[in-house]
Amino acid sequence: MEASMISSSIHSMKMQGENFSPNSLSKLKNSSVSFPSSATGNMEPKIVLGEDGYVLEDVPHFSDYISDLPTFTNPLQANSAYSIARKVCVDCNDTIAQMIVVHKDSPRGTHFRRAGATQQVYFESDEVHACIVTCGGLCPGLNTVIREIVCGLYNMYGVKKVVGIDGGYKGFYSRNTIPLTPKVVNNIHKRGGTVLGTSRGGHDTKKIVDSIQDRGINQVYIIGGDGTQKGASFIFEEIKRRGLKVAVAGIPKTIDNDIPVIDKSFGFDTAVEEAQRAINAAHVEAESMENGIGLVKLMGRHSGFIALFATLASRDVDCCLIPESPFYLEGPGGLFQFIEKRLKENGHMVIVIAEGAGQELVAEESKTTEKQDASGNHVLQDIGIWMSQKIKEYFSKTDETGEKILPITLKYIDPTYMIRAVPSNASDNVFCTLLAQCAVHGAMAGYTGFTVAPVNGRNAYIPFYRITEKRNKVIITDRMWARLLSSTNQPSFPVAKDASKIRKEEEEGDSRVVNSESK
Ligand SMILES: Nc1ncnc2c1ncn2[C@@H]1O[C@H](COP(=O)(O)OP(=O)(O)OP(=O)(O)O)[C@@H](O)[C@H]1O
Ligand SMILES: O=P(O)(O)OC[C@H]1O[C@](O)(CO)[C@@H](O)[C@@H]1O
Ligand SMILES: [Mg+2]
Repeated sequence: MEASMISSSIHSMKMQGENFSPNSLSKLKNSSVSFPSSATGNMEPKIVLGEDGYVLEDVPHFSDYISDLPTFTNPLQANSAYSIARKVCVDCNDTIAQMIVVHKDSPRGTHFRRAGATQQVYFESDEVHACIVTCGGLCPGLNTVIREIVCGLYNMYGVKKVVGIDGGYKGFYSRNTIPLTPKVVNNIHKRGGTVLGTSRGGHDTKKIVDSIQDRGINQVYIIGGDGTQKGASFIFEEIKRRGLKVAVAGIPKTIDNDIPVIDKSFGFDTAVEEAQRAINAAHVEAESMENGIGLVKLMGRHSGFIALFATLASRDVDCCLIPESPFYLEGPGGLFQFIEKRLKENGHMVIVIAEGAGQELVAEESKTTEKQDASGNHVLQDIGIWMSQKIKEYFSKTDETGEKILPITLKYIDPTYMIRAVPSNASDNVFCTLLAQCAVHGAMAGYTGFTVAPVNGRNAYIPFYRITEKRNKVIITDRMWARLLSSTNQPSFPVAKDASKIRKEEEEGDSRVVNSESK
C-alpha cells in the first residue's frame, strides 16, 4: 500500500476513541493498519486509531516486548524545585497533532506522543547506567544537549552513572568511556563542538549492542543527524531482538535542518545567525568597489534552509541559490544576465550559495569520479570556488571593441565550518535543554526507539522511521520561497522553465508531508 493511501484508509475506518496507557498500547496495535516496509524499515509501527480520523503513531515501549516489569513513582514529583509546578507530569493521553492547520471537516490526522515526565518510571535511580554518543558533523548546541542530559539524569532522577562514548559510534568498540558528572559538564555549553568527539562511518550494530550489553548500559542517548538516527534505529531493533531493558533515545542534530516532521533542529538558528557575519562582510566588501560582487557559500548539502533563512534575515542578499532550485548561468533569464542587470542598477551585489546548489553544473564539466565519505555521503564539489571562477571568466570576456563586458571585483567568503563550530546562541541553549530533559523523561518512562523533537511547538516522541524515511527540503512552490524571491527580486530560474513539472515532483516526493506548507 502506498504511504499516501494509509492515512486515507485510516480515516475511512472510523473507530471508537480509546483511552490508552503505555501498557495497554501494545494490545491496541491494529493489525489491519500496516505501513510499507520501505517507510518503516524493520520497525513495527504502533498505531492507535481514534474518532474523526485521529491517528497516534506511537513509539515503542519496554512493555511491548518485556512483560511484568516493575514501575516506580517518578522521583521528580518529590523534587523541591518542582513543588511549585501545577503539573509535574504530562497526561499519558496527551498527544501532539502533526497537522496544525485544519478546516472544520478535516480528519484529525496523525499525532505523536507528547514528551515529558510521567507519573510512573521503569527505572530506579541507582539502577540506571546511561551513555551518550555524538555522531556525524558538528552542530552548535551539541555540548548543551550533553550537559543537560547529564544534569537532567542527576538532578531530576538521582542517576549517578553516566558515561560519554568517545568519538561517535566507533567509540563503542574502544575500551574507555568518558565519565560524565554535573561538575565535568558544568561549562561545556559555552564551547563549540562536542566534548565527546564525533565521527562518520564505523557503524556495526551487533558490535555496538554487544558493547552496550557488556558494559551494563541501560539508557543510550544518541545525538546525530539522519544517518545517526538510522543507526540508532538498528541499535534499537537489535536490543529489542535480544529482549534487553535498554532505552534508545535519539536527539536529532543537523544544521541543514533536513530532518522531516520536526519544526527545526537545534543549532539551526545559531548557524543562521553566524552566517549573517559572513553576509555582512560580503556586503561591505561589495559596496566598497565599483561593480563589487560578494559571494558567500553556506552549508546545506541537499537542503537550502540555512541559505534561505540567512538570506531572508539579512535583506542585503541579491540572489540566493539552493540545491532545490536548479539554475543556469548563460543566456536569457540566466544568472549572468541577472548579475549584469543588478550591477548596472545598484553598482554592487551579494550572492549566497548553498554548498549543494548547482552540483549538476559542476558535474557536467568535472572529470573527477564521485567520492563518498566514511558514512557513504556523497562528497560535494566546491561550488563556491567554481562559481567564483565562472563569474570572473564571464565578466572578463571582451566585446568586439576589446572592452570587458563589465569589469567586476569579486570577493568570495567561505564561512562553511565557522557557522557550525560556534557555541549555540541563547535560544538554541534553551531549546537544547528542553530536548535533553524530554529525552531523559522518555527513557525513564520506558519508551525506546524514539527521537525527541518539537512538532508544532511542543516536544514529541517520534518513531525513528518517521524521521529517517525522507529528507526535509525547501519546497520551492511554497510561500516561503516566494517570500525570498520577492525579497531578493532574483529570477526564479526553474519556475520560468517548467513550474508545473516542479510542483508535481514536489507533491509526489512529499506525499506523507501533511504539514509542509510554511507559515
Ligand atoms: N544507514 C545507516 N545505517 C547504520 N548506520 C548509519 C547509516 N547511515 C549512517 N550511519 C552511521 O551514523 C553515523 C553518522 O552518519 P553520517 O555521517 O551520515 O552523519 P549524520 O548523522 O547524518 O549527520 P550529518 O547531519 O552531519 O550528516 C556514522 O557513524 C554512520 O556510520
Ligand atoms: O566536512 P564534514 O564534516 O564531513 O561535513 C560536511 C557536511 O556536514 C553538514 O554540516 C551536515 O550534514 C553538511 O552541511 C555538510 O555538507
Ligand atoms: Mg546526514
